[in-house]
Amino acid sequence: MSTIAAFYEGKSILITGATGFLGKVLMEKLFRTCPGLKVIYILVRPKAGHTLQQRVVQILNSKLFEKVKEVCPNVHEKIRAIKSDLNHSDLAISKEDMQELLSCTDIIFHCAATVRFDDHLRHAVQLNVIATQKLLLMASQMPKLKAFIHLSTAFSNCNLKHIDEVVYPCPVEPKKIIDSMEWLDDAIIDEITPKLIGDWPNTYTYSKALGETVVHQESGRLNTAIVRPSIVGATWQEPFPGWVDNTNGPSGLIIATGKGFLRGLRATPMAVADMIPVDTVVNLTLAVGWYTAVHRPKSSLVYHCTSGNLNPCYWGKIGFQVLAVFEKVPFEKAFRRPNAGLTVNTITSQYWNAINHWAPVILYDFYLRLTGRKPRMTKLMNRILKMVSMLEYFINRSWEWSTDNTEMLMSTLTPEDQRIFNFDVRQLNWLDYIENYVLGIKKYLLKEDMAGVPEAKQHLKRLRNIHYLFNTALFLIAWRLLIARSQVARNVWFFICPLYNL
Ligand SMILES: CCCCCCCCCCCCCCCCCCCCCC(=O)SCCNC(=O)CCNC(=O)[C@H](O)C(C)(C)COP(=O)(O)OP(=O)(O)OC[C@H]1O[C@@H](n2cnc3c(N)ncnc32)[C@H](O)[C@@H]1OP(=O)(O)O
Ligand SMILES: NC(=O)C1=CN([C@@H]2O[C@H](COP(=O)(O)OP(=O)(O)OC[C@H]3O[C@@H](n4cnc5c(N)ncnc54)[C@H](OP(=O)(O)O)[C@@H]3O)[C@@H](O)[C@H]2O)C=CC1
Repeated sequence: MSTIAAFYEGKSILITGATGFLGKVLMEKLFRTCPGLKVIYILVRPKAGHTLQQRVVQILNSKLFEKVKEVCPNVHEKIRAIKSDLNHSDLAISKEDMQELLSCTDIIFHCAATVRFDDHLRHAVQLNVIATQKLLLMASQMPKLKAFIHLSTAFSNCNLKHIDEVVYPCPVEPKKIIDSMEWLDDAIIDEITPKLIGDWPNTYTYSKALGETVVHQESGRLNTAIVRPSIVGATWQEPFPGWVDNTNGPSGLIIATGKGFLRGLRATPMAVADMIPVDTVVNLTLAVGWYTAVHRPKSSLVYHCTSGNLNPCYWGKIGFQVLAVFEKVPFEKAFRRPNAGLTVNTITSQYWNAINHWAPVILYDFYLRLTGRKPRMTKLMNRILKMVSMLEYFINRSWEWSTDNTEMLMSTLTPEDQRIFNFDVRQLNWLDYIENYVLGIKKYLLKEDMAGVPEAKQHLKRLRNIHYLFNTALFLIAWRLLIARSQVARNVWFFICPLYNL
């Protein structure tokens, strides 16, 4: 039997962020490969009018959990949703629930976070730093606790070029930042945010760096480890390829390109696209949980879950493959034909924005207005270009992450565990992965049926014809104007016309 699966037998596991992209895949893998585990506690808040139970049922009824239900039919009994809001000063956990968590928990996987790049610093610190601190405090009161695994990001030190598997000191002590958040008002925080975050590109990466420091500071008292994934993408293999359920990271840009809105990006084609499949991150995280609990390393270890140094891929190659998949399997009801380019030139990118992004949506909104409908395209384009501007930082640079701890862990696993909890990204074929990723976005995120592909292709043909018609009309208008104004153009025209009559 797998050593790692055997370790999780009979264990009570606490997961935060279990309703998120990564948390769901983590839960799925645990239930599927370690059905002997005792219980998974998940900290959940009611959201969008759904109670905790409704949220859990929704997750368990999703396609992602289909295999789990076969392997672990009593999965409903093994999952225990605990009401909690990590924004709350005491995490809003009831006394009875807290008692149960404190006395039963064996392992904690802390995945919850705000991953928005534009979050207000107060909120980012509240969730990514203060809530982490509160959880660590809780963890320190758990007599059975064997390991606290913290999910961070490989970009928590993106202000550096080469990043080792260590926690780097923050320019300002997290405690000072936390204290200042208590008495500064929002307007002042807004004003000092650029100075505080310094050469970090956003409040997300900055607050994740602070979060790591608070984990590191507790590592003398607790058995902790930090996992740092890079850009997390759809599943590679498990439970099936291509599963994804949110528009973060590459997914949003792929949708915007496939639907024909995004026609160009300011991106460096030869910059390393350090993506990592979500199931790879989960496999490493579970292996880290086992290793930290069983081997109890002398110091707290950081594990990079990145692809760039072992199996690099580049944004240019990814862009071409994404477009190639759209040729075969287009998204439905595209606004324009998917056709995008990458440029490092700011002027070209601004030209593309004007001609390829703004002009068509302004024209279309004008048409909607004329036909008595509500214009909506400019708003959508605003959102897309805002998303692009936030992601540009990450698609125009390359980083080097050392992976010594991750490789050490890989070599410690038995061959069976290396297979079941595979996080060897060298085996990944990028072209196949990207193809499945795009198809996954179509099926699981956009909920488009593959039966609709012929109609989607037909729609693209119509768009192409409209495009040709529009360009011809534009050319003729320009030509007429030129003829009216220029003698040379008139001479050329009269020279060509007799040739037609020959
Ligand atoms: C050669 C050819 C070329 C071809 C080109 C081919 C293309 C392929 C190339 C691929 C290059 C990839 C580069 C990736 C780099 C990733 C780097 C990550 C690094 C860090 C990794 C981490 O460590 S960290 C996790 C990542 N963290 C995020 O990645 C959060 C970002 N994000 C936000 O910070 C907020 O999102 C932000 C943006 C403020 C907006 O904020 P905002 O308020 O304007 O809008 P919201 O996001 O709130 O979205 C409001 C509603 O719009 C929905 N929606 C949003 N986008 C949508 C969409 N595109 N299509 C449909 N629907 C969409 C959404 O689902 C909501 O729907 P609902 O309301 O129903 O929930
Ligand atoms: N996705 C990526 O590309 C990367 C992610 N990471 C890290 O991985 C971890 C998971 O990310 P991911 O799954 O993508 O993020 P998601 O945004 O999909 O999930 C975030 C989770 O945190 C929960 N959460 C947020 N606020 C609260 C709150 N106040 N109280 C309780 N729970 C809350 C969310 O719950 P709810 O459903 O209620 O909103 C959700 O379950 C994060 O720590 C992130 O920093 C690291 C690198 C890249």
